[in-house]
Amino acid sequence: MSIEIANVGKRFGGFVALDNVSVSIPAGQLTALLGPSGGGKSTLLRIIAGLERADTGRVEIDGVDATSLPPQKRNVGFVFQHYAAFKHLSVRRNVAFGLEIRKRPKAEIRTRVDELLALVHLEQFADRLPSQLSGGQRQRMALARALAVEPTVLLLDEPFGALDAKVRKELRDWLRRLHDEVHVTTVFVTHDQEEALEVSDEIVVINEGRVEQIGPPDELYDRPANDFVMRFLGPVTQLGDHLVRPHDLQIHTGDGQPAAAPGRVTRITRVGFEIRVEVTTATGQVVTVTLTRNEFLALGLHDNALVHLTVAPNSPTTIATSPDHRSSVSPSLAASH
Ligand SMILES: Nc1ncnc2c1ncn2[C@@H]1O[C@H](COP(=O)(O)OP(=O)(O)OP(=O)(O)O)[C@@H](O)[C@H]1O
Repeated sequence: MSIEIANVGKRFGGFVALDNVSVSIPAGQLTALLGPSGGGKSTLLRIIAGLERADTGRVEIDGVDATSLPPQKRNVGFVFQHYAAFKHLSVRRNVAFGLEIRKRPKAEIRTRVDELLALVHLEQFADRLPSQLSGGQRQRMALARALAVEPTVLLLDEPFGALDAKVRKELRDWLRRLHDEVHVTTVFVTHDQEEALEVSDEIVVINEGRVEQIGPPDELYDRPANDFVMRFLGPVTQLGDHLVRPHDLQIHTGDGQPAAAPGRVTRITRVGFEIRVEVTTATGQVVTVTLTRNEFLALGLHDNALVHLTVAPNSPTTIATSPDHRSSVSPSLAASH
């Protein structure tokens, strides 16, 4: 079921949390709301869920104006970061809960819950209590519970946020596979650009209450609309007045590079599988280039070597406006917190 968000605005006192936001979410897709903390992602998700009312604008779910509908009339399922399970009920009963309060026949409930437990790979844990599950298993139970009532829309607010990196990664692969099987229109909030790039069909980048760009992961990565998106989706360095990704820079050791920027190698650092080379250009700019180990060895680089830098053909670049305080923390660092 598609979701249309048109010109939605939301204030908390004098603070503008959402500023005239419009987004079309096509049916059956997995869409990420991505952006830094405090940008308005959760507020937008809560407005879609009906847990928060927009001050202005309109929300349509499956062509129906849902702007003033209460959450229970929207047929949405949601899962939050710290999922509250019924502690005294078994996994099976937790998943069955929504069906039981809808007074569905017992046999139907049993079949449906069995299907769902199989879908989230929790069959063997059906009779355990939530406290006897791992964090990742609990989140899968939460997803099964949200899916039980066959929502037309599934909303996930940092569903894997509280889990460790390895489990997060497993769950995000699993969410992608689950979505490919079930095809329910899904919107999930994340501040982790890798999670968004890896899992989603489409990404909505939200910052300071505004949409910066909407598009499939490749498009955002290869054609960032602006500085902010460029910085937020991956590491960047500046050469002249352009922002560019450190792995899209080429280092030349010979002469005869007319369009290249000359400089000297001022630092070489090995970081796992890549080599980070810092080049200080003739204008005093410090530029970071990342190379694979083989590229590095082929160039025979050493401290103080005279080199020239070029941007690899067809690489995304944006014009750097003033240094961006909003994204001064590298997203990969921010994401690991
Ligand atoms: N009920 C509220 N009352 C006052 N301010 C609020 C309320 N809910 C959210 N805000 C503010 O609105 C802004 C957007 O919050 P929101 O939770 O949507 O951001 P977010 O992008 O989801 O961030 P995070 O990733 O940290 O959850 C924040 O500055 C937040 O403090």
